[in-house]
Order: sequence, then C-alpha cells, then structure tokens
Amino acid sequence: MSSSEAPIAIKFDHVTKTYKLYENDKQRFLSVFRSNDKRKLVATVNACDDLSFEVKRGEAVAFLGTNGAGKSTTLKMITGVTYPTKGEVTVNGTVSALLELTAGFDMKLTGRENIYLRGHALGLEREEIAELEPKVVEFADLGVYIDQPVRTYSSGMKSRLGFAFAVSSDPEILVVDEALSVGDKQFQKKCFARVREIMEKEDVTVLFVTHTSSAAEEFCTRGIVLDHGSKKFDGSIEDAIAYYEGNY
Ligand SMILES: Nc1ncnc2c1ncn2[C@@H]1O[C@H](COP(=O)(O)OP(=O)(O)OP(=O)(O)O)[C@@H](O)[C@H]1O
Repeated sequence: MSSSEAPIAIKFDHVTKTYKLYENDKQRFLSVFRSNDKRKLVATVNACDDLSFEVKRGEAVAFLGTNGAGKSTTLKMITGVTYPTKGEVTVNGTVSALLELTAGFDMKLTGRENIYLRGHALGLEREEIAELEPKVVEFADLGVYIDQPVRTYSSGMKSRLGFAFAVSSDPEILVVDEALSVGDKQFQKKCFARVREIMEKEDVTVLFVTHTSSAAEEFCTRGIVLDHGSKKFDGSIEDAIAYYEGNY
C-alpha cells in the first residue's frame, strides 16, 4: 500500500493548546474554583496555535523546532497526557511513548512490580503483563536490581526500565522525544537498534522529536517544522532540515 492510500493514524484539526500562567502556584490552584477571576492571570501561551496536519499509517515524521516551539505539547496531545483547548486530535491505534520514561514509577516497589503497576495503568490484563514481563526484564538488563525497590536505582537505571517497558510491547504508533539518549553508550546503541526494529514493521507510525538533524534523517522520511506553536514547513525530511537550518 502506498502511503497516500494508507489510513490516517493521526489527525490534528485546527488544534490550539493554551496554557495559563499565574502569579504563583497558589493562584493556579485557586483558579480551578474561580473560573471568572482573571486578576491573578499573568499571561497565556499558545503552545500549539491552530495546528493542522495528518499522518498516514506507516509514516515516520520528525518534528523540528527551537526550544518552546510546541513539539512536546504536540506529542503529549497524541499520548493523551494533555488535551487541546480548541480543535480536535484524532489518534487511530495503540500508542507507546518514549516520553517521560520514569514518570509514574512507585519508588517503594521493585522494578518487576513496577512492570505490573505500569501494565495495569495502561489497562493491560494480568496475562498480557505476564507475557510482557520477561521481555522487559531482559531488555532493561538490570541484573539482581530488577527485584530491588526502584528508589535504589540510579537515574539511568530508571530510564532503562521505562524504555524497556515502552519498547517491549508492539505498538502501532511510537512516539519518541529525545528518549534515545537514555543510559550509557552501550544501552543507547541497543535503544537505537530496537527503535529501528519497531520501525521496520511496515504499518508502524513513528513521531519523533529531536534537535539532532542526523537522528531525524536516519529515522524519518517527513519533517514538520514548528515555530511558536504553528506549522511553518511540512515536507520531505531533507527539505524540512534545510528549512529549519535556514538553508531552504
Ligand atoms: N505546563 C505548562 N504550563 C505553562 N506553559 C507551558 C507548559 N508546558 C509547556 N508550556 C509552554 O508552551 C510552549 C511550548 O512548550 P513545549 O514543551 O511544547 O516546546 P518544545 O518545542 O517541546 O521545546 P523544547 O525543545 O525546549 O523541549 C513553551 O512556551 C512552554 O513554556
């Protein structure tokens, strides 16, 4: 199937995400109860601003843009961590995210117990998690630490467990945000190899955020350049990189 005939995996239809900035956290908290009180609102920021695009199943798309351009916010709306203020986001397929890999671990529980915790949080059945567990344990390669509380892990070890969990299932949509720089050099190599393996499956859709043009070029065929939450360029990865680097 050529990509122009493939079904749509992701669609952003005039999506705007507005964040409100308050004087302090207390005012942010109080704003939940006083919907019309704007006195303590310092500013609003459109992290995504009337953003529209479609990604077909099987495409690999890189999002390029300077700090604060809206790349992470876009990915977070795809993974359901945050929601649009206006417009509509449609996602067709199971999503696995290599974002905030260590968020949500229970530090008191062991690595192995956290695999179950995360699986339950994602709505997996016990049998499905039991099937996943040996794959995660093998990929994370934490030795005896897998049965130690996560509070005893180094930050690299926590990332390894998070990464292993995210890549051990077979996702239909893979969302990657700079997460390939996890752990030491050897583990990074393993991460690249695994992401490449997932991407080689024909129908997997990949969305990739990176500041490294070489990684974007290696993994993606299409690039979308964002600036202040708006789409500035959408085309082949080579042209998108040239546009982003000011050589287009
Ligand atoms: N929770 C939040 N509250 C307020 N503002 C936010 C929040 N999250 C993001 N923003 C703002 O939204 C804008 C876009 O942020 P986002 O993290 O999406 O950018 P990015 O392109 O991923 O940047 P980077 O390359 O630095 O990771 C920025 O101005 C940022 O400060």
